[in-house]
Amino acid sequence: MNLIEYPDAEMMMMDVGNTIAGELEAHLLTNDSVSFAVPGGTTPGPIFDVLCGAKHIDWARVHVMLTDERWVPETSERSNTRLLRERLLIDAAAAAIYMPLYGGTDTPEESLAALEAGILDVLPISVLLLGMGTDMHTASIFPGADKLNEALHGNAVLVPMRAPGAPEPRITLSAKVLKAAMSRHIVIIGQEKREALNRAKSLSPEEAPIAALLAESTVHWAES
Ligand SMILES: O=C1O[C@H](COP(=O)(O)O)[C@@H](O)[C@H](O)[C@H]1O
Repeated sequence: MNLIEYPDAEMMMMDVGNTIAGELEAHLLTNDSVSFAVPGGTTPGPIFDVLCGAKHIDWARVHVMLTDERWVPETSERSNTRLLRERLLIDAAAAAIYMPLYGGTDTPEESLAALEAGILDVLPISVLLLGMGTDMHTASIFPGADKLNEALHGNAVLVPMRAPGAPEPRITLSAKVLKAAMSRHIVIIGQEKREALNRAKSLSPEEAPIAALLAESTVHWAES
């Protein structure tokens, strides 16, 4: 794991946004299209603000997907898709091809096959951005989740997930798909998450799912 510490979050978001923009451009030089997977939650918005205006990226050749989705409609404040539509898929990045992780059915299981079929075509992920919760979950791979073993060790692309720490059902890319990404960034803010990251290094992925993704990742951290 490569850890980069920043003087403040604003500088970090700018730097991570520019680094990812450079990586997407580099992949586009040698590939017809690339895939870019991003987290939802409270952290990545400012990175999306940097990226969405990057006019030098040929967004029409970029497949954008979430690392995980909360099973709620886009009208919900908790929808990760909503965050993406408001902060990333606008301006120059409006031309990107969006690969949804929400199917509008009552349960994620009912939409699983259709969502998986869409995503399979654009794997492996070219550039992956991950977040992390203070409970050391990443994407929607939570400690104590009902399908934790399948998400960490199985061959599935997508796993429906229910967990004590998650107020609604989820759908998540599996650890296998996340680990296969060609480049991987983890972005975290604050002392509490920094301490969680340090704890995760000596825990199993079952106890701290982020531990499964630390090797070969660049972790970006700012205190505030
Ligand atoms: O629920 C989620 O949580 C994690 C971390 O979110 P944050 O608000 O603490 O940044 C996020 O990475 C994931 O995509 C999201 O669904």
